[in-house]
Amino acid sequence: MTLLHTKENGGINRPSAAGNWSAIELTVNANFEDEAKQRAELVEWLNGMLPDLRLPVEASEEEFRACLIDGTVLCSVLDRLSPGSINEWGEFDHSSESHLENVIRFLAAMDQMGLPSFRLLDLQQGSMVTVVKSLLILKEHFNSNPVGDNVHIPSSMSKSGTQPREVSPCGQNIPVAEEEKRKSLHDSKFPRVLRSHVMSEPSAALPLIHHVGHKFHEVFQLKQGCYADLPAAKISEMMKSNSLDNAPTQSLLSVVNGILDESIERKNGEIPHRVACLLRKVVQEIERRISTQAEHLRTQNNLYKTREEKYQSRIRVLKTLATGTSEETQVAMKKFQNIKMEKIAMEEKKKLEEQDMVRLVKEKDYIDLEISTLKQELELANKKYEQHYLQLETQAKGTKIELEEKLKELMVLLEDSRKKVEELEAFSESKAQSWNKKEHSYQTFIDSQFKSLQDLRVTSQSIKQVVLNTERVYSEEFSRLGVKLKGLTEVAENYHMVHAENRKLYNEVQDLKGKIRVYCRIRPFLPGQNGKQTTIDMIGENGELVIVNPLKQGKDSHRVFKFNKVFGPTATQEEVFLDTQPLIRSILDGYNVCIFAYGQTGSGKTYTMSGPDGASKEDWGVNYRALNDLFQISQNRRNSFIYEVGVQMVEIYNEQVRDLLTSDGSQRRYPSLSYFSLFHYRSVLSAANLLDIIYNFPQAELLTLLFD
Ligand SMILES: Nc1ncnc2c1ncn2[C@@H]1O[C@H](COP(=O)(O)OP(=O)(O)OP(=O)(O)O)[C@@H](O)[C@H]1O
Repeated sequence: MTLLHTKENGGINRPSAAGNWSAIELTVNANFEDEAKQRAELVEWLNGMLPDLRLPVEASEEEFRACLIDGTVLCSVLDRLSPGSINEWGEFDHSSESHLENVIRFLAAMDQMGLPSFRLLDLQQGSMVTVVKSLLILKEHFNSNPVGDNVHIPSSMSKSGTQPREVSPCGQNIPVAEEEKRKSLHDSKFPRVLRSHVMSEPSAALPLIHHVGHKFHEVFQLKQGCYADLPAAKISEMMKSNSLDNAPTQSLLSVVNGILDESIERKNGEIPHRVACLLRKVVQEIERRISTQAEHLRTQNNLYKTREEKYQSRIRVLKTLATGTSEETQVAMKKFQNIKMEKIAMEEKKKLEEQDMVRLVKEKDYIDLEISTLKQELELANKKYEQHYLQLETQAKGTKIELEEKLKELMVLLEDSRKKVEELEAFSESKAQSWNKKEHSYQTFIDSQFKSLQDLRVTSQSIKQVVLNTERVYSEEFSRLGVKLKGLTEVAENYHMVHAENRKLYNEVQDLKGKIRVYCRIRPFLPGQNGKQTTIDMIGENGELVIVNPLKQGKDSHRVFKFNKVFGPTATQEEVFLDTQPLIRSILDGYNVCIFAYGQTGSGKTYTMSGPDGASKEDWGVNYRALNDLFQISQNRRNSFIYEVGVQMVEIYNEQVRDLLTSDGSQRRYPSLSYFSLFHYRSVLSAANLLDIIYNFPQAELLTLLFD
């Protein structure tokens, strides 16, 4: 129970083969709950043992591990405590193998002494608690047994060439001659057993020593010759307990020697059965420990072999290197030459770099100058920036205030908007309901429309059939019409031929009527004129006109004139135009026509040719009517002919020809036309004796048509 408790508190993993360590360990656990305190105590002890160590008392776990990991400190301490207990340890080199061997030797020595050790792994990377506890046990062991003779130091395990030492209570080594030691061991077999630590006075640090190992202690306390007198029950109880396992090897050997010496002294050599059993048990325990030791030695041997192989491989490598030295020398010479060349190149490069350096220094000076200038500019800019920054800051504050006010306004607006949104949501909800109703009604409507559409499709099919029939009928009709149109085209062609012939005949009739026609129109009296003083005696049916001259007598009082036709005062504008219309239409057949009125002032020329001012359609004169007639005809014939109509209206007054259609009002003259016109007029006038009429009949006006 006690051991188990110890393990649970981070105790030692390996069961102890010693007889007293577990009790010490419990004491340690009881006295030092804090690991750091335990470590500090241990460091103080180690520093005392090894003054050169100088490990700080507050050393951390890792510092403590680093101090112990090469095994030198451990072996040194144990060697001082128990000189010769470590087998051939030392600081041969700093290889990890050497360090490992030191630690293994230390652990083997601990086993040999029957003290609890630790695992190698604990020291390398595990918890240092186990290591600390093991070392504390070692410390307590030697503190409680200041004389180092309680540990058996086999001669085979002693350091070669080193005298075994005894450890004084104060830890000082006391050299002892080997011979004296051996003698001492031989002379005091039982006394040595009796002087062992378990036989010494129980100390305050070992309160449980009698509790755990009292059975075996009683055996140690036996005087020579008393083994045979041990009661069987006591021996049986002792063998059942673990006190034998915990006893130091030296004590076990002492027991064996005691029993064997007692059997020799008894002369008959007989050993009681119970004592023989005890002897066998003790021997078995010794054998087990020897076997453990042998295992350690095997491990050590393997390490030696590994190291030897490593050295062999290093030797081989060195040999290989030695053979390749000459070749390497040549290569090295070549490399040396190359390096020389490189050195020359480097020197040249260095010169160039120096030149560059000079140039760069100059550039640097220039750049420094520029930098100083830029710094000044930068300072100025900084000042400006600070001013600008202050302005901006002021503006920003103002803007911030404005923004805050706007934010408030926006918050108010947002609130309003929210309300509106809520209202709109309610509105949209109602709208959605109404839309749903409408949708339903529309759906109903669409269904009905769909049915109607289907009916319409049926109707459409029937209509299509009808249309197809109609198309067929129409195509037949069109073919018939085409035949008729062909006939009509032929008729039209015949019509054009007839029409052309008709026109030809018409113009021939006009020719027969005369190319120059002279009409006489007599205007009515104007308001204010005396109608009784007329000079018109008679107007004949065939253009005769008889004029009375009251100033003359007899035959000369009457003169007869002959015209193509004479229009009386009652003749309308239309009647006058109808006589001129056929000639005017000849224009459209390519003939030239000239209409002019001749008469003295106020005789009615303008009235006849144009009509009165603001005339209605009935009062239009010849000009308007002629143009109207021509435009109507050209309109009627627009599909067959395109006419260009030109109009010229001139006035001849005092032998001067004036353009009546000019827009500038200057009444442009035509001097060249004047002569030509006059020529014609004269011939006309001579033919009709118009001059006489003009002078004798101021109210008569002659309308002359020239036709060629
Ligand atoms: N047949 C007619 N019926 C009624 N009034 C007429 C007729 N002929 C002319 N008159 C009237 O006689 C007047 C003179 O006519 P108009 O001005 O046509 O003469 P004119 O020969 O053109 O004169 P002028 O050479 O001076 O221009 C006008 O008031 C006109 O209305």
